[in-house]
Amino acid sequence: MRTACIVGGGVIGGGWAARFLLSGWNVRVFDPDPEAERKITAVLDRARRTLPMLYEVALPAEGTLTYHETLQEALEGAEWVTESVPERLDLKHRIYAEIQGIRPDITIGSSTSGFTPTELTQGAAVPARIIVTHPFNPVYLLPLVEVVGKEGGDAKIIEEAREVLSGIGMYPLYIRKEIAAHIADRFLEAVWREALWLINDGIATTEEIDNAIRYAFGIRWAQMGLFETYRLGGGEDGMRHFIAQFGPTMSFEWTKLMDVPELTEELIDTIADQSDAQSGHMTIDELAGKRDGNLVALIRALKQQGSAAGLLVQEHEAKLAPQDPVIAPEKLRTIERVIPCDWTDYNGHMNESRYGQLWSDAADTVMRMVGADAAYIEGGNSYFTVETTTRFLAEAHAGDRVEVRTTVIEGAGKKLHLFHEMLRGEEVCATCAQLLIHVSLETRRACEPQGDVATHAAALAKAHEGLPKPE
Ligand SMILES: NC(=O)C1=CN([C@@H]2O[C@H](COP(=O)(O)OP(=O)(O)OC[C@H]3O[C@@H](n4cnc5c(N)ncnc54)[C@H](O)[C@@H]3O)[C@@H](O)[C@H]2O)C=CC1
Ligand SMILES: C[N+](C)(C)CC(=O)CC(=O)[O-]
Repeated sequence: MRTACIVGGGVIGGGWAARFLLSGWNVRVFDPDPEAERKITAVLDRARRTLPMLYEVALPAEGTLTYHETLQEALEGAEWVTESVPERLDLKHRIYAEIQGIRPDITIGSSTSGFTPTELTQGAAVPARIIVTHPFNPVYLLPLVEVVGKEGGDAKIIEEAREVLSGIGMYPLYIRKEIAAHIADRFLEAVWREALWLINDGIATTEEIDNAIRYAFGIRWAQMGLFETYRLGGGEDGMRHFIAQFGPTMSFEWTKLMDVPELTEELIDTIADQSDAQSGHMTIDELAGKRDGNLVALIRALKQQGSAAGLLVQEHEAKLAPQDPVIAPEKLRTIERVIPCDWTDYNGHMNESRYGQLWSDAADTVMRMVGADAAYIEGGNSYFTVETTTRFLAEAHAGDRVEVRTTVIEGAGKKLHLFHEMLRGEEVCATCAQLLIHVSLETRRACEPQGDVATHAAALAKAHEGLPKPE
């Protein structure tokens, strides 16, 4: 198992620890704060609940999380270091000197929001091994990580970093030329400055600004970003028309950008009081839980569309998908997954419609096993479900890890008769008897299965003959 060392376990380091751990890495933490373990546990609890919800398959088995008294101990056996100490250059320099005194061979990815690699590597023993890997909060759900090394650095080190980061489900965005605050934080900084002005000048409150973002451009940016969105803003003539129309506005007073309002006590009080009035009815933990649920639902919706962050999850999921089971005289483990929050309803449990999805996915696994896969379907044959009977035996909830075990009752000829049991641990929460009929996709009528599919389906039913039959 691979091992990451996390130096600094606050908001961001905790998120990194969770991301690595839930991707099957061992994680060794060094953070002198006596409260670090408690804080990381809180982040980890949220991550454990939500990250698996993005996937239709189970994540790898968790690695082991350990806390260490010294940096030297935390580095033992590590192949990757993530540095997430406060945004202070002197502190980061001291940490790098200590790490490189012990492990000059290891790459250190810094979470720095704004320092360039040139600044980070001043005085370093091995500058090429210190690179920026800037993530976004919450690190365990948001995939972007900006990657940049010092100009003239080692391309192999950057390539290895990209491999590590994409392996934990992230999107490493390589920045070809270093610049303060990288790419995304330059936008965030511009928006933040503008927002401070709007409050300072009494134009809008914190809540009104948040509404301006979340009811329009925020949600638009999440799926198409800036340029594709504005291309559409140009109508049928696209970007050229957009620039022709809105180019001149750049000379208008539409933004203050570099003109920064002074953060006086009065302005800080105004912002903090408005923020309390807007969100103070929720604890930080409740607000973070709400954010995470929303992010899961948004990313899952984008996944359904094969877009943006949803597409990334799809691609990562394809690499995580388990091997289909083989024909054997045991129940088949056809599904292993977590119940996502968008599968639950007003009764606070998994909605009945989602059981249909689960049984359908389980049947897809059996179809692939017998050879009725994408190529077979492309060739004009498939199975249609003609009947399902579900029994709901125990409530299932968002975050529950479940599996489906399937018995093949009948497989010879046109009929594929399955019996699925959805289990949470050893508890059977629901069962489904499902009858599928082999069809020609040309005539849309029942027909005998072709070639290996006929033999495999029959062999599977035969192998399951000895298994207990459902009532
Ligand atoms: N908070 C945010 O939204 C984001 C922050 N970042 C960057 O991540 C880094 C960390 O920021 P946060 O997690 O927000 O800060 P934080 O204040 O939440 O956590 C910093 C942690 O570092 C620990 N620490 C302090 N000195 C240390 C040392 N000598 N050795 C090991 N640990 C030490 C602290 O005890 C604390 O737990 C910064 O460089 C920041 O710019 C990046 C993306 C977003
Ligand atoms: C405010 N910030 C500069 C620390 C923000 C980031 O670096 C990224 C984020 O998650 O917003």
